[in-house]
Amino acid sequence: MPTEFKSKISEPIPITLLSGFLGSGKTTLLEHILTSSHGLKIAVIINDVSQLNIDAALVQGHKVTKKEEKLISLQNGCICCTLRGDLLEELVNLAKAGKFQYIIVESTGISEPMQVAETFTTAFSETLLQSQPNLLQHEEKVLRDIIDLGGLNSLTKLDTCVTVVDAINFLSNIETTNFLIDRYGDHGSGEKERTITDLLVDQIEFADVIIINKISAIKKKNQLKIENIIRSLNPVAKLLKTNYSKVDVKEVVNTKLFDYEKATTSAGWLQSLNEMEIREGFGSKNGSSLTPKPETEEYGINNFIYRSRKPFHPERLYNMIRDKFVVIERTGIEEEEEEEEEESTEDELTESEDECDMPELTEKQYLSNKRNSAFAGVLRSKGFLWLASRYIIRGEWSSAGSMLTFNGGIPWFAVTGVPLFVGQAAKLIERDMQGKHGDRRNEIVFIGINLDKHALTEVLDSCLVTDKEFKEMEEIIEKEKNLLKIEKILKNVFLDGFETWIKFDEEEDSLEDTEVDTGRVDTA
Ligand SMILES: Nc1nc2c(ncn2[C@@H]2O[C@H](COP(=O)(O)OP(=O)(O)OP(=O)(O)O)[C@@H](O)[C@H]2O)c(=O)[nH]1
Repeated sequence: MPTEFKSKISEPIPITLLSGFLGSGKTTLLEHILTSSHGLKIAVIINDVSQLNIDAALVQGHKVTKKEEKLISLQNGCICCTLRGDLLEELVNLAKAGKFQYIIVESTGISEPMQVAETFTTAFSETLLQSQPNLLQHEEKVLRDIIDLGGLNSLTKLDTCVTVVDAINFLSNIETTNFLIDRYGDHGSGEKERTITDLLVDQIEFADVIIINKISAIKKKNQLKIENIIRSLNPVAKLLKTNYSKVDVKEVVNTKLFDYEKATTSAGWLQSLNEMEIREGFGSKNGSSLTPKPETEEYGINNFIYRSRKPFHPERLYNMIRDKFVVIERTGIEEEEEEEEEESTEDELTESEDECDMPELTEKQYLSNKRNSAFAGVLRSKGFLWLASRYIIRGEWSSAGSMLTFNGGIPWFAVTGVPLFVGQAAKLIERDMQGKHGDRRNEIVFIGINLDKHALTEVLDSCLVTDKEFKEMEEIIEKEKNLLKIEKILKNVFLDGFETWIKFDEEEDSLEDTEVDTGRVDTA
């Protein structure tokens, strides 16, 4: 055993692997686990499919990271293919550090849990080592050490594989083809293109615990249908039903449910090692490397980041999205809980809080409008947005299928300054700071199939403020130095039907002399 590891490692560190399709509720579950009293020193690895580390930023923003926790972000790829080696390296580093009792890995919504699990085998390290011409010295050393130890399994071990299922979008995603026949039927047609259905099925089949999330947003009849499909695919996994991924943490952490022996006898185990091809990945600092076919190619999924340094006009933005998505606005925890208790009985998706005069649409109409718009093919989108009427708090945009959630997040860093707790991330925040409006910007990643980037850019650009409006806005900002005053004036200038994100002080007059002081701003 390499002496470097010997002294530090007694027991392998258990790991919970969070999987589940795009937007199903993995980050919500992670936040729930981290904010529950678990009594463990947890390290978290968050994997985002795009260049933007939205999930890591959300976890960091929503929850004050405690000192004993560590958050590692792996971006722009997937830990089951292109970032497999990077995951392995991070896990070895965490084991070597000897500071953590538990690790939670949140994979991307398009990752295949079986391929992540294969990273723990000696065969995987051997394959990387043998077939990798461009490894750096430290990468090679890591792999040799792991092989000597008998695989990553002796440093860290999978404890629980959790798959989160999005109850709202599951049926439409899984029934895009007659999946059971397609998958198990005898067509004799040989190799088939893998579909989203295949991916969902893989995620369900490989799970020890399956969480059917967003349960109160669907009808009882559909709940039963989803349960039956899941049961037929994986009769042994523990099945839980939740809203906002609220589970008893004991159900997903330290359960010891993952059965390594069983996994190694599953159909397809280690198959990906034989299908590896030269691509960019671990060891790619000097060129290309060996990885299995990424889902982006396998399922035709691509992503695109919309960016702008001009704010959205709130009314224009709302009018554009309102007939394509069921818009949910989350403004506070009390409201969220009330929402959860309400059970859906209507034909419409019931979580819409659209209180405008426009008639509510049926789910079919929303889907059809979305399909016939620039948003066709968008499976998931998430990011930050800047509304012209709001200068203090950043908006969070998050869509999964037909649902689009909007809420106020933390204040822009231009307001608070770069906080100390973000450590290395401070550099990234500094990079986002530009010109007089600092980090205020729109930055939304769209993930989907055959996305029309030009159409999306065009439609989103058309919702931005015009040059004239932007000038007017900047004049207000320059004239009024007080942030709260600026916010109030902007709210009157730009018609804004979104929920309030800031509770202003009752005594409005007292604002007159207030210096910029974010301590007086309560986010709703
Ligand atoms: N209506 C409703 N929305 C939910 C529920 N749980 C999560 N959401 C919302 O669904 C969206 C996606 O949730 P996330 O936790 O970010 O999903 P994810 O699986 O981490 O997403 P990716 O990492 O992009 O795959 C967010 O807008 C959540 O607020 C729920 O129970 N009901």
